[in-house]
Amino acid sequence: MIIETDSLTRTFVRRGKGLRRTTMTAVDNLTVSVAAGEAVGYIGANGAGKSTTIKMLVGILVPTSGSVRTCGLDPVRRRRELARHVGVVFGQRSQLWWDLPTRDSFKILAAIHRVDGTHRLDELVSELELGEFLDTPVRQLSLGQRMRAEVAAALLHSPELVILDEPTIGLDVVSKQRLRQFLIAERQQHGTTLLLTTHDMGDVERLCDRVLVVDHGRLAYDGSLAGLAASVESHRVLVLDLDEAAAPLTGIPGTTYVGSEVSGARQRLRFDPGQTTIAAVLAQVPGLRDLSIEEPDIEDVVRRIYSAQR
Ligand SMILES: Nc1ncnc2c1ncn2[C@@H]1O[C@H](COP(=O)(O)OP(=O)(O)OP(=O)(O)O)[C@@H](O)[C@H]1O
Repeated sequence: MIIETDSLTRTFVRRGKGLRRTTMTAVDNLTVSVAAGEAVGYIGANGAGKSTTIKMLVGILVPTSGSVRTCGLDPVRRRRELARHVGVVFGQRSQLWWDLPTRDSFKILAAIHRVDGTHRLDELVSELELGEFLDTPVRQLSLGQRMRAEVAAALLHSPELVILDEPTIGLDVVSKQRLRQFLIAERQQHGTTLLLTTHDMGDVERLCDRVLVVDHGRLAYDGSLAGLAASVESHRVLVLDLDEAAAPLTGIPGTTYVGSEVSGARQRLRFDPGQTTIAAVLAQVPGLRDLSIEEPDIEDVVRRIYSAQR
């Protein structure tokens, strides 16, 4: 196993007013295994515990209880050794030297990892199309260019596990696609294990064959994306635009009234495809002008999955 945790738990003590302290559990009894070569999406709402988990996986944070092994090593005790097996990309933070030409950061990182990165760097430069800005200082790169450089920096030492925290955040569609294509190819060619956190369902769809959902530090879902998608699909929301304002459309079988805007001229109904069909719902809606289907966002999905399990 590349990642193996058993009842992994991390709490933080927060100081309130005066001497009052509260303990909050950021990661709560997480037991999970990831095998070599898997690509796993680790998703959850803001504050669900994703970063805390990652920090424990790489040895930056010490667990409060439970155990964790990454690439067969205890991450806290063997952090340096582990760094040779793991590459980490934090979308929001850089591991590159801001004022140096991009090329120099790669040289420094190759020296730190004690690898002769020349051949690998050539490969990464070509696959990630870094050639045109290798001599540009990092601070002058566009976000998309910088992210590609970050990924190259994390992969320079050919790690067996790559952890990416929000790798596509803020990227335009084309940059996102490029990065995803690169990661897919990297995994195919080298059998690299991927663990990524993201708020972008597209990342999970394209890159991952397994999804872990965390909510309030607890594992709420572990399974295929198809399973996750099925639970999303059962909770679609119909947005109905009516010719004129109308009373709330409550009581249509198989639907739940969610809310309305424009004095009732636009209404939202959650509908369960297992219980009814769109046609049957629409037959009961007078004066329909337009219709769209809203897919719930990932945080919504996470919340639902979690509440369904309790
Ligand atoms: N050093 C810390 N001290 C106190 N509380 C912390 C600390 N680090 C994280 N937390 C708390 O632990 C919880 C989990 O945070 P974490 O950063 O792991 O969430 P996350 O899922 O990565 O969120 P996001 O998607 O916003 O990055 C949050 O409530 C956060 O406020």
